[in-house]
Amino acid sequence: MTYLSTRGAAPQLSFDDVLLTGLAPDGGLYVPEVYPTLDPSVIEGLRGRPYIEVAEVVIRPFSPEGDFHLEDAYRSFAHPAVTPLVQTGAEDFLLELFHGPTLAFKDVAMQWLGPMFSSRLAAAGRRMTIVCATSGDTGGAAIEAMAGRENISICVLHPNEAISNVQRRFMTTVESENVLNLAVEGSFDDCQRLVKEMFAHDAFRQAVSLGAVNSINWARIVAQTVYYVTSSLTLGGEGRLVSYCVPTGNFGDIFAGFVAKQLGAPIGQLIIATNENDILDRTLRTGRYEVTGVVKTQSPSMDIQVSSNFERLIHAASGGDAELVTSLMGALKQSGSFTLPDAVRARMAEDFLSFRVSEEAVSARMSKTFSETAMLVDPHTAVGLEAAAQARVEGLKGPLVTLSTAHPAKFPDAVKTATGREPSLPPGCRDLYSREERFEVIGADLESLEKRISTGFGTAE
Ligand SMILES: Cc1ncc(COP(=O)(O)O)c(C=O)c1O
Ligand SMILES: N[C@@H](CCOP(=O)(O)O)C(=O)O
Repeated sequence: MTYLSTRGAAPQLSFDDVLLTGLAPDGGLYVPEVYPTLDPSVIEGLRGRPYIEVAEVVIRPFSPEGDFHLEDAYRSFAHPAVTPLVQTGAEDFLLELFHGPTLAFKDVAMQWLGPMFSSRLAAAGRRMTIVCATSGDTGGAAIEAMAGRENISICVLHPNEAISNVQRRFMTTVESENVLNLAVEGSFDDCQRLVKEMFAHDAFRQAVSLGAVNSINWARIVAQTVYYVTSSLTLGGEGRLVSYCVPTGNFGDIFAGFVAKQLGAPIGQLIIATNENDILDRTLRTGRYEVTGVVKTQSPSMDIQVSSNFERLIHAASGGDAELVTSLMGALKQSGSFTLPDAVRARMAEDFLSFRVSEEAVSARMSKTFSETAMLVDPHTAVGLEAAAQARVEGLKGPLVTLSTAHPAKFPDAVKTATGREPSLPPGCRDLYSREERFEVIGADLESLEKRISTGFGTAE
């Protein structure tokens, strides 16, 4: 299995090299040369198997060599099923992805990436500086997975004052010599742009041996593919396809669903659920991708305009047209917009639906879910549940799984305002508010950032 860049001008790599390279040097994202499929009898044989066994079989076609350290990865999860399904209606389900140590779906991939990075770096005799952009959840999960690892340093950029206190504390209260937290004066899009600019700066990239754990790293997508396979086999099979409604920002999670569908899992429609930062909904409906400026919402992890993994979908939906991807991404950089060719948009419409959810509807959905089921859901999950309800109104039939991407206690203010109930943190992180925080505030410019990273890590006051 080899991987190529969506922009076609980077060397082809193996899985282990893609893991350690992150973003391709031509600015593109690595994708498999051919999306793998599993034999239907192999898929069928996975039904009801433990999560780790399914993960081993699902990941293997993407990475034919080496140990995946899956036992290490998933022992930190509080639920034996790792990602349990909960029934909420006759054919409606929630897939709970928040049972990892930092209470969001990012742990599912990141707990695996920790041991994978350590083992592959040790084998290569290398060390690495990971720089990660976060709108709130990736950062905490990455720090939890990488803190204290010998051959890794990790710097996380979050938008200053634009994430919840619990999200920030999961990052800034970890005391470790290899961790640096920087609060950037800007939006998540600024943080992500800085990471991409750093990858494009050859001298710096090489000097610090730069690595990525955002979903620009293909390994993130592969790990997230597993829960689509386990859940679609629990609820579906031949002639019974399972649809998914996915709260979406950077398009990594829903793209993993697309990859699981290519593998042969019984998956129907993939529903993109956006908050008021609705660039993906507009694009799916009109073909025009246009950055309009980010607005702050109660689902801050999805306050994103430049949705990195959409590039992977354009590449796949255009039959691997790297020239088209390069020209659209060039237009995005120049003018903040591009228009999809009709054939590419039509191909996307075969797999994807999309809905935009207003702030009022998010609050109303949290409240309705609580009064009807006594469940507290976080605002990102509420975006998904509301979009799922809209899809039902428009006639979607069959089993429908909404991804529950974060624990409600990560967003206590929004949940309490909507429901009158304050969600409590699970045991194990109840001391989060009494731990000391460490982070520095920095401007959104590459020069200052590279200078700060070069100065060294450890605990910043
Ligand atoms: C809680 C939560 N839900 C949904 C999303 C959106 O996922 P993605 O960026 O993979 O589209 C994020 C951020 O990634 C998140 O942290
Ligand atoms: N919502 C994310 C944004 C980064 O997404 P990623 O999947 O590319 O890491 C976050 O919580 O940080």
